[in-house]
Amino acid sequence: MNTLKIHNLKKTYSNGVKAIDNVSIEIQNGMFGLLGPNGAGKSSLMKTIVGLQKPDDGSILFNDADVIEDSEFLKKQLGFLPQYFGVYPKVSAFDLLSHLAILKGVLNSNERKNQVLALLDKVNLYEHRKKNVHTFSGGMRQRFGIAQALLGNPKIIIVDEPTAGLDPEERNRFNSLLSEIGEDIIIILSTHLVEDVHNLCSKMAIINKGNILIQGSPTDLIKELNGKIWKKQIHKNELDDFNANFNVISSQFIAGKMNIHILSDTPPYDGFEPVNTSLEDVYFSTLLKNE
Ligand SMILES: Nc1ncnc2c1ncn2[C@@H]1O[C@H](COP(=O)(O)OP(=O)(O)OP(=O)(O)O)[C@@H](O)[C@H]1O
Repeated sequence: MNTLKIHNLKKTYSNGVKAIDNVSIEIQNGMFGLLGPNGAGKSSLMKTIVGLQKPDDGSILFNDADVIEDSEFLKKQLGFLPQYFGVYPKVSAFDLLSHLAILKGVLNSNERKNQVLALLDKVNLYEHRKKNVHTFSGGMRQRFGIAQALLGNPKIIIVDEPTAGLDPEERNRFNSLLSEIGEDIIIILSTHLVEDVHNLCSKMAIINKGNILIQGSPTDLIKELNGKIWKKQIHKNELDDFNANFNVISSQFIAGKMNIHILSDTPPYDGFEPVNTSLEDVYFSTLLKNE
């Protein structure tokens, strides 16, 4: 079992933004979703874990080794798919992956070739192995990104907003690839897509303004909120009134009608119906409670 323990982690940028504000989480094998809106601090946390930037305070232990002191230790066991993978050079998928494999320490040429071909096959790019990566579609690039993150058999993989910009089919393909990678390593998925966390992750945390607001299994977090979410169809002109009188956690147009969800421990008056709580309700009510 691999364990990543983050304790009282803090990072303030030189412009005064507290991007990580006393974060503590413990993550074990399986897929962990780090969910938060834009600017919540997800990338800052990911970059700090992978050693691209130093925190101001706090500790990060991977399998009990201090990775802030010894960032090389984690790098050998870690695969990272950043939000922006950077420039895609005019070289073939096979050549680029082989080059990255050398950087990752896969020095034996036979072993490297076998690993590179197996990974290209795993991410469904084998038939495109001779094509230049700069000609790849967004989905193919992300799958190539996963292949490079898997080089050297890492024990922990971090993927930062991996499905941003992918169409639904490519997103599904990418997500099923992630879920196939297996339960015997840690995969941290940083995203603002509640649905991806719901479909893929056994554990999760919600982050905003650099703080972890809630953590647990999606099923448990949904259970805790059962019986507290209510829905009503309203006219769009009534939204301000409802916002003033209720804890409206979300409002959405469905077939031309405005549907609102509110948070209330007791049944509200005025024609509200109980809702089967979803992870989206957990997400929005957590953000609202911590505004
Ligand atoms: N290098 C930096 N210097 C100064 N401020 C930064 C820097 N990087 C991020 N920030 C700020 O820190 C906060 C957290 O940003 P971060 O990119 O970690 O959030 P995020 O949750 O990954 O957001 P997104 O989903 O938009 O990428 C934001 O207010 C952002 O503007």
